[in-house]
Parts: sequence; C-alpha cells; structure tokens
Amino acid sequence: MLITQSVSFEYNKDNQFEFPDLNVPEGTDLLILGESGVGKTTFLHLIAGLLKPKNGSIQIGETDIAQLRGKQLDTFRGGHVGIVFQRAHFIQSLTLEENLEMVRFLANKPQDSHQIREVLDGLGLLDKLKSYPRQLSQGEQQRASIALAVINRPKLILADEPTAALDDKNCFRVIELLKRQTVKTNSSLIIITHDQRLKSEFPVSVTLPAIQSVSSIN
Ligand SMILES: Nc1ncnc2c1ncn2[C@@H]1O[C@H](COP(=O)(O)OP(=O)(O)OP(=O)(O)O)[C@@H](O)[C@H]1O
Repeated sequence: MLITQSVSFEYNKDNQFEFPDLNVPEGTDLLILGESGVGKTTFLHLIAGLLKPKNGSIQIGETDIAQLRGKQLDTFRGGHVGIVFQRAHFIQSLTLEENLEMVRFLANKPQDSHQIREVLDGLGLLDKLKSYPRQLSQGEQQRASIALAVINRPKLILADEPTAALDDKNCFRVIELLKRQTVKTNSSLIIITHDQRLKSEFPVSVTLPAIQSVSSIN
C-alpha cells in the first residue's frame, strides 16, 4: 500500500532529514515512534503529500505522490489518504454532518448520508450529527476528527499524535476506534507518536533516530 524509498527533506541547513524506508502492505498497521523534534510530523506530511521531499519516492498504491502537483495531488489525497491531525480541522460554521459532506465534496465523492451516519455511529457520535464543532467536548472532537479522516474510505489512514492529550482509558479507546475503522475498509493505518503506551498495541513499529540516518522497519 505504501512504499517509501530514500526520502529526504530539508527546511533549512539546520533541519535536514533522511527518513527510514517503509513498506506497509495493504491492511497492515505501523507505529512510527520518535522523540520530540526528530521529524515525525514532517515525515507524516511528506507521506500525505502536504510537503514535497527533496529526494526519494513515496508510493501509495501505484502512484508516486511526490510526482503529483496541484489539483491532481489534492484529488488523489482526498480519495486515498485520511489524516487525523494533532488538532482537528473543522469548519466551525458547519455542523458535523455538513463538515463530513464537505470532505466528500472536496474529494469529488457523491453525497451518502447512510455512510455518514454509519461512520458517526461507529464512533459513538450519531447524536452529534447536527452539532457544531464548538458544541463537542475535546474527546468528541478527537473522535469527530477520525470521522473526517475515514469518511471517504481511504486506503491509507495517517494519524499524528492522536492520543497525546488523552488519559489511558481514552487513549486505548481512540486506538480501538481507529483500528476498527481500518479493518472495515481493509486500510493501512500509520500512527506517529512519542506515546510509548501505544507500543503494546502495534506489533510493527519503527523508531526515528535522534541523529538522522536511514534504517528500516524492525
Ligand atoms: N516550517 C518549518 N520551518 C523550519 N523548521 C521547521 C519547520 N517545521 C518544523 N521544523 C523543525 O523541524 C524539526 C522537526 O519538526 P517535526 O514537527 O517534524 O518534529 P516532531 O518529531 O513531529 O516533533 P513533536 O513530537 O515535538 O511534534 C524541528 O526541529 C522543528 O523545529
């Protein structure tokens, strides 16, 4: 599903990165661990096509997203990649249902109210369909951000520190919800985090080294 090779990136000469090669088959999960500042979010943004690598290839399915530009890239991402951001990105003037409709619209997907209800139901948010983002608790917002990420049934779900602000109970609940969603659609799930609690939940993990060098999945 995802193959990265020799991916490097630089913000400037003080912040240069070489990332491990990844090979994540369809339907499998991967945890990417690393200390603060080693480039976890940067790597996730490269995989999502939000940043362009300096060198290397990032293949999602048959497509090297490092080669896509503009609208092509946006449409590809909208249809194939779901991102659970550190902080949820909602349109505050729209209800949760309308936010989800917007995500489908932006990916050129037909509206499907059954799909929206099914996803919200799976996340325990069906009664929040008509709520505005500000009316949701922090935990509900976290779950709603998972809904935004999975509504288009992407084959690749990327999550940036989805549990950092959560207590143990909610941490494992969010992981369970993410895993359940990926099983439903046979998607691959990649979580980047410094949250060591997640290690026991994922058989495969890779740690980004403090001193950047290329390594591979252990
Ligand atoms: N836009 C930017 N311009 C310049 N440097 C940046 C930029 N974004 C991030 N950096 C630097 O790149 C390094 C890696 O940042 P990144 O956010 O990828 O780390 P991280 O491992 O996700 O950290 P954390 O766990 O604290 O979120 C940091 O030193 C950061 O200051």
